[in-house]
Amino acid sequence: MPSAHVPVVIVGAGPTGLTAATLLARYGVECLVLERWEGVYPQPRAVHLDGEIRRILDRLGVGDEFDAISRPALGLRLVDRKLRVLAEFHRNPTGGRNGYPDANMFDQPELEEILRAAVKRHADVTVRGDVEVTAVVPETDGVRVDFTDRTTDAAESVRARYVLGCDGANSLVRTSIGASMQDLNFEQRWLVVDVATTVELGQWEGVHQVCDPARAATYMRIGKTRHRWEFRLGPGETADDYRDIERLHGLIRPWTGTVPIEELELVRLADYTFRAQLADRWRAGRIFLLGDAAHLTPPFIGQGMGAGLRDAANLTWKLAAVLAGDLPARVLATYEAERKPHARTMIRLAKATGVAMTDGGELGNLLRRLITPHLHRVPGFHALVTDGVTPPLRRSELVVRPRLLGGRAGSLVPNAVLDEGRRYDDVAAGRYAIVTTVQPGPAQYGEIRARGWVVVTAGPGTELRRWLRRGGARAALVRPDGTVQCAARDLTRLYTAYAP
Ligand SMILES: O=C(O)/C=C/c1cccc(O)c1
Repeated sequence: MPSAHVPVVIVGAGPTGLTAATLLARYGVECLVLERWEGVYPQPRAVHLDGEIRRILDRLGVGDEFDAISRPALGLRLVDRKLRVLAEFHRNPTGGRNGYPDANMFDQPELEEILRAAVKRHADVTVRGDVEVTAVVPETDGVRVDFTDRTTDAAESVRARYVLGCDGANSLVRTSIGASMQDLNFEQRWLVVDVATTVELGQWEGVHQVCDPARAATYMRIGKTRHRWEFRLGPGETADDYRDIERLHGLIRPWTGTVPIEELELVRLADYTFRAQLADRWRAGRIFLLGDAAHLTPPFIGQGMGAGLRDAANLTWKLAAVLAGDLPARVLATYEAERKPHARTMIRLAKATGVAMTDGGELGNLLRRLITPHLHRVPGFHALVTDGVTPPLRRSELVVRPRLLGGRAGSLVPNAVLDEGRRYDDVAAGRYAIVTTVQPGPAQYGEIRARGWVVVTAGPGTELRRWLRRGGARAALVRPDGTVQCAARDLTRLYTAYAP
């Protein structure tokens, strides 16, 4: 029997796979998502996403639904074992440069329900749960994906032009392309606990990171009645040692204080091994790796899940453009070139935070008291931890940066409020945009429109004009994913820098 054909097969229906499917559908690309489980994975996992990722949720059409289940956080505090503050990094809880709170707390199963409902609204996406992908085989003009229906045991195949491996840390797709994870030397066992209570704990509403080699810990409120704790496990300890609220109570009491134990409900408990890993290659021909299949980030800066959504946002518009014949297939090489260094930087920052929390014994505690108040001076840490901004993407065919001065290329355009009261993302709506302080002439306008691009005028006194000026530019070409492709002193030079 001949197998079915579909432009894109996505293996895995976690947040990364569902994001990729919804974004592709928005570009009119049909796809099939294959997932081992029927429903949402119920264990405690990600709890935070930043303002950049919140913008991606808007593009999926789930921004308002997310706001209804999430809670802005005030920032990140490093505290000592007695919960005395060593350093504090503030986040804008109302609207930063992305137009949304810089730090958003949530419960991952709730977010996944929203993402699943959103993908079902697109006729171009089919999600098949309860199937096991058994092989991903490159062919001359596409890829064959073999899978088994776990209910009937029937073997099936589908042919795709491209395959996205969003199948998590133990990715079969990764193995199929002969890629392997590089270990970035971080491995710790932690207990992860969600507790519900209707009693107000009265804690500072941000992320509390307890820097204590004897018992490093994290606490944060993630919902109206929901709280997350994470504790580093000692040698020989397991999650089972804390399997009920009575056994757990000693660990969480520094935050719950006098709240009676009967008012605390243990919702979920698991032990996880936090790792730092990066796949050595993210692509083989028409097969790509995204999310945990490509990178594992320790959770200490809350950037693990978001990295997968960044992958999906980076790759999908390129794939859609290549499938439509608007861009040459060679631009697909920019996915790994741009995303891999970014993921590596975020993993390093997360590792550094983890090490600051857990290393060095008593001497470490002394150094922490001296050094942590100055952490914001470290490059990279400064941008992320003090401004909630992740690093710009490296140079690629689709990020044209001047060699000496960085300029704006590779960074995300602010989601500024424009003249009409709408924000940048609503106006650009997933298309290329020219952001310019000077109106293009009629001929240029015609050319821009013919390409299907939008013109966003950065008038006097506007946020976008200030942003351009601070980057030494008067015009920028912004990609459909919001990344600046190139910026220049005027529109003509912008066209020269842009090489389609
Ligand atoms: O830096 C932030 O805004 C958030 C950090 C964070 C979030 C969630 C879990 C963590 O361990 C850290």
